[in-house]
Amino acid sequence: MAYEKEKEIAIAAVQAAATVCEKVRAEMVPEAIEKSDKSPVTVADFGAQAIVCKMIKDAFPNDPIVGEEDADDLKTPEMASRLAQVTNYVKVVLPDATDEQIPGWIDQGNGDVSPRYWTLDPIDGTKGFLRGDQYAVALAMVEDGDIKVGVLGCPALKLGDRSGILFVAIRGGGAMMMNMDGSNPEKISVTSSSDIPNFRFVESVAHGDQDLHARIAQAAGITTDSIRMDSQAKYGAVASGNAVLYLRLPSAKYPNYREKIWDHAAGVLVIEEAGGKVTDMHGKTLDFSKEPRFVDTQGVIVSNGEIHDKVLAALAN
Ligand SMILES: Nc1ncnc2c1ncn2[C@@H]1O[C@H](COP(=O)(O)O)[C@@H](OP(=O)(O)O)[C@H]1O
Ligand SMILES: [Mg+2]
Ligand SMILES: [Mg+2]
Ligand SMILES: [Mg+2]
Repeated sequence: MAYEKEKEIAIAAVQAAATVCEKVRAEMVPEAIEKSDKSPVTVADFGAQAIVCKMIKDAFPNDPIVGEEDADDLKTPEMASRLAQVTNYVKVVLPDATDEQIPGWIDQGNGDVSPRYWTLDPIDGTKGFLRGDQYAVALAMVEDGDIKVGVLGCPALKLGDRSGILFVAIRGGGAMMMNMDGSNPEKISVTSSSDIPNFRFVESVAHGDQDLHARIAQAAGITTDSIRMDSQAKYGAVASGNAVLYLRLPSAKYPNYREKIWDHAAGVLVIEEAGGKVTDMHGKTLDFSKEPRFVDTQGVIVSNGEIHDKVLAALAN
């Protein structure tokens, strides 16, 4: 099948990063370091980005990586002990790593959107990670604006008998979910709107306009309360048929917020290959060919496909 090597390396990289994130959560109370935009980052975000960038660059040296984090905040002398913590955790999966190498590995994620590139969110849902809730390691490869490979590691996600779920999609090859170690793979697809127990919607804990979400979901016929969940685990919930809709509409506090490509790329492919649909709030396709932030679209609507037009119509009113 196409993109076999990309798939294999992406899975290995996400698994390695997720192992480290889980270890950080098990061994310490991860501390939030404040970034210049006031959002949090942790030792685990840095470690996960270092690991994934290193593994992707070893296999595909010419592919740029557009990652969320950069190492500037780790390079100052005051941060030496923090850097040492990052290195120690990276060593769990890459035993030869040194303090000198880590910032460079992280900064390999400072690439540009290009004809072929990878985009990485080392921890999507850092707030969820800090709270002990959901988070995801999200990695995707994009060619000519089209997402070809998407891997979403959700170590804390429980669905049915599974605990810790890896979602993997290849363009044209369908979407799968499996245990974090790759065992017990299963093809997934979105569910129909007549599946009453799963006719429900998911939304972020921290972001988006929850009042508007409730009104729009109701207009689309969903009468139950939302499930609130951090990270792209929400895409996994819809792709595996555990919900029919994920709403992410700009909140009144940040009406002009532009979504970032790494918060969506892997999830979008998983949904599309599971038979669902993703657009912005006006029905426009998300454009992965331009900038790290979507310039032409606002908000994100993810659905089983069946109810998509109804949701867009409700939003247009
Ligand atoms: N005002 C805002 N509106 C929508 N998303 C926002 C936002 N501010 C930050 N985000 C993004 O929301 C992501 C988390 O999504 P969710 O709330 O669904 O868990 C964050 O990813 P990180 O946690 O990787 O920084 C961040 O990029
Ligand atoms: Mg962040
Ligand atoms: Mg994110
Ligand atoms: Mg992140």
